[in-house]
Amino acid sequence: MSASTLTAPSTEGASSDQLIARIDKVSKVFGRGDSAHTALEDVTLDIPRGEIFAVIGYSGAGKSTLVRLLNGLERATSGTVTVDGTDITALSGKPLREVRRRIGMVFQQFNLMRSRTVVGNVSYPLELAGLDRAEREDRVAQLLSFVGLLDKAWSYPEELSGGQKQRVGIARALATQPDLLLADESTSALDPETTRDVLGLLRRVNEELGISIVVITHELEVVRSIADRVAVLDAGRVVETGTVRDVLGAPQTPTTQRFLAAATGTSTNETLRQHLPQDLQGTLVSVVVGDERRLGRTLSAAAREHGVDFEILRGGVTELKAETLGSFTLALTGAPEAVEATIGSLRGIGTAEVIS
Ligand SMILES: Nc1ncnc2c1ncn2[C@@H]1O[C@H](COP(=O)(O)OP(=O)(O)OP(=O)(O)O)[C@@H](O)[C@H]1O
Repeated sequence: MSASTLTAPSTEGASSDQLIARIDKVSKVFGRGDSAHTALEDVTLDIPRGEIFAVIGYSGAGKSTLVRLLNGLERATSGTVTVDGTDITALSGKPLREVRRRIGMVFQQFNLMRSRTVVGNVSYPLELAGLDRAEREDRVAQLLSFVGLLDKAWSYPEELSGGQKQRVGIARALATQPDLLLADESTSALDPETTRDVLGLLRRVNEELGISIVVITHELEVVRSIADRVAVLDAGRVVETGTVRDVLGAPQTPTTQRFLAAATGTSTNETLRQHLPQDLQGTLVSVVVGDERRLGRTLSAAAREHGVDFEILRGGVTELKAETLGSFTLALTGAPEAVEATIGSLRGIGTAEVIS
């Protein structure tokens, strides 16, 4: 198995070479007439090669429909879906099967064959691809070593834990050396510790094998810990997209704020407004910083230099893939120019938004 590490490219002005997939103005309508239901509406996403791209949304947002369009199981009502430079919207039969062979799938419920051992499950796609026995054995051994399951080679799925089953699912998805891995709620059936294990493995797949991954999830934890970029899906529309840092650092929509509030145990701006102490004075500011110690230093300096008082009302630190993100709500009191100057200093170390 060849190992290579790719760096995250920018998508600005990206050519199809830099994109593993592109979803362009895609709508998907199920049914007709009165029973017509729009599952996806005017969705456009550029998915960079070599990255982990997350799509997050609540139940019914259209996540599964998006996966089925990306792997060619479903056809868009309008718009185009391009995978690895090929527009798959118009393909069917053999050409579509060939594109699909370059896409690996990891499922929430693992989808393993109960009558086959671990080796038998991982070997199955290689049998379909026509590899001879020696080649299959060699490749299956490499895959099981990669996912850390050599000692379970001859076990049956029912003898494995959920996390081990998902490792088999990942090894099977990698068997045909895909360029793109689609992980559909791949940790939703697992406990938090096993989730971290499986996410760690997906990260290795991306970093060590250079395989682009799209993870579909309703858990912000998944986005935070492994994704480079994220798209937030709400009622069939992309409401926010960008790097995880930008989207989580300054969530623009109530949907993203709800995900973040639930994951960090903090409040959305809306609920914060409702629960403010009646006697609270000052200007409310929502601040997001990469280094929370700089926040303390900046506020102390503002108190000294401008005579501004501050109170930290809510807040917490979230760990992302490669950095931390501190998100706090402050009340600043003092002369208007002093408060303004303090907000200016806060903007020098992160983002600062006046709530009220
Ligand atoms: N084959 C279908 N026929 C009719 N409506 C469908 C079909 N597939 C999905 N839908 C509808 O499209 C919308 C989006 O469904 P989808 O399964 O893509 O959402 P989801 O975000 O994956 O939700 P969940 O996490 O609950 O699976 C839902 O309202 C669903 O009822």
